[in-house]
Amino acid sequence: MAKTSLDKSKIKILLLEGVHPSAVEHFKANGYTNIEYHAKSLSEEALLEAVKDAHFIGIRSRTHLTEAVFAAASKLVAVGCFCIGTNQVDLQAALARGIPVFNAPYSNTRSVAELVLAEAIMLMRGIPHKSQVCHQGGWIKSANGSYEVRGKKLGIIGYGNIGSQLSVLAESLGMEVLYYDVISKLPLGNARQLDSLEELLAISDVVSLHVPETHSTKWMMAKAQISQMKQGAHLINASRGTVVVIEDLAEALESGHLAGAAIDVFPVEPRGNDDEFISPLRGLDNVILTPHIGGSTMEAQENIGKEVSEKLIRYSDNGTSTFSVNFPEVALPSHPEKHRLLHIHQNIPGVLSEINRVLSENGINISGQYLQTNEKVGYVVVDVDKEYSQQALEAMKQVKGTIRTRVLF
Ligand SMILES: NC(=O)C1=CN([C@@H]2O[C@H](COP(=O)(O)OP(=O)(O)OC[C@H]3O[C@@H](n4cnc5c(N)ncnc54)[C@H](O)[C@@H]3O)[C@@H](O)[C@H]2O)C=CC1
Ligand SMILES: O=C(O)CCC(=O)C(=O)O
Repeated sequence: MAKTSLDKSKIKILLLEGVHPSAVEHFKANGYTNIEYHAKSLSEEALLEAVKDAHFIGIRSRTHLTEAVFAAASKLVAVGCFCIGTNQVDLQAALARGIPVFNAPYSNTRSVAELVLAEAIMLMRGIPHKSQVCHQGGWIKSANGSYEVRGKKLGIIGYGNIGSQLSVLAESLGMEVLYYDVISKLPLGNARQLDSLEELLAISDVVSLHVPETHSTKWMMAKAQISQMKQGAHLINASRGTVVVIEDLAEALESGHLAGAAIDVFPVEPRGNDDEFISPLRGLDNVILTPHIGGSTMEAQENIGKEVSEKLIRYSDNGTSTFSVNFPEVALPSHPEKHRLLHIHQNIPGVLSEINRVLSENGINISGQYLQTNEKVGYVVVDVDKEYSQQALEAMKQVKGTIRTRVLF
């Protein structure tokens, strides 16, 4: 089993929001036994306390890792987002402290695409309302306002991993797929990229959002955009709650401008399953409301648990940082019979030559060296003969611009 700088039993892994047990199993199988597991997210105060002695933190979409949280987490080595979105993490605050953030960019994409397609069908058939009426003892056996999705236009905003899978699934049902993206994307099947959001909104029968939360997507569907949608169209949002102005959507649904909506994500979401869900969409019978479960299937969660824990373990055991979303990516071989020195520094000129100078002056024999930088941070990994590692580490710590160092025995 690979060795780390600390005895593995002393490395604290803090897992929040009920990440799948596959992650816990994977950590344990790799010697990490000090695991603090929480089934839901913590209050701000409890989070600040719990991160104090954590070396690794695993979260989902609910926990916000802010500057204040990073400032309190003085031992933190890396963060794992057991989901796709990383908007809940202050990535720059993490980077400034030399902390890589990892996520699972693919594992739940199919689950979201399947749910959205099912919702498109349910909405086009007016099922939310009909189902509620049945539950109350009523009976609306009528074709009025019910349509097949075949031949209808699906407008996808954000043609990434989820949007493009949805595109393929929807075409298999005979839908005509149009999409809008800020970058040119290869269309799959017969889908067509449109040049403007306005055009997509004006002609789509169903509009589905699959963008990340960024400055450009924040409140991108507000009153003006919703009113550009076709009379009687449907809106689906399983991306982020800040993409749609929920009050404006509620108004369009109440007025009958939109025939229906399916919403999985909300500007404010309950912290856990025991907290009340509050939204202006509650009680609207043409709306499918789901509790941010687009990616919550057994298949997706199990795979995410394995994928993200594996990335954290690899970084802890071996220093490999590939697929980090904020950190220079270095893929490293194993280091048998060597000690591995990890040096994270500000990306300023001369750091590498300074590292090499101090190592050479300390009589250290370098057997392998790896470097990667991004705009702000550099990551140098040096494999050295065992007996010199402590001396080498001390020398490297003195180099100007050093953010943090670690040694893997
Ligand atoms: N409801 C749920 O449980 C889940 C929600 N998500 C959300 O879905 C989002 C999308 O996921 P993926 O498809 O995997 O991401 P992705 O990164 O593969 O695709 C996002 C696409 O949006 C495009 N985009 C960015 N800004 C845009 C803008 N202003 N206008 C139009 N297009 C824009 C990008 O160019 C990219 O093609 C995630 O960022 C996450 O927030 C992801 C998984 C589960
Ligand atoms: O499963 C979750 O908690 C969040 C899913 C999600 O929104 C994501 O993967 O970005």
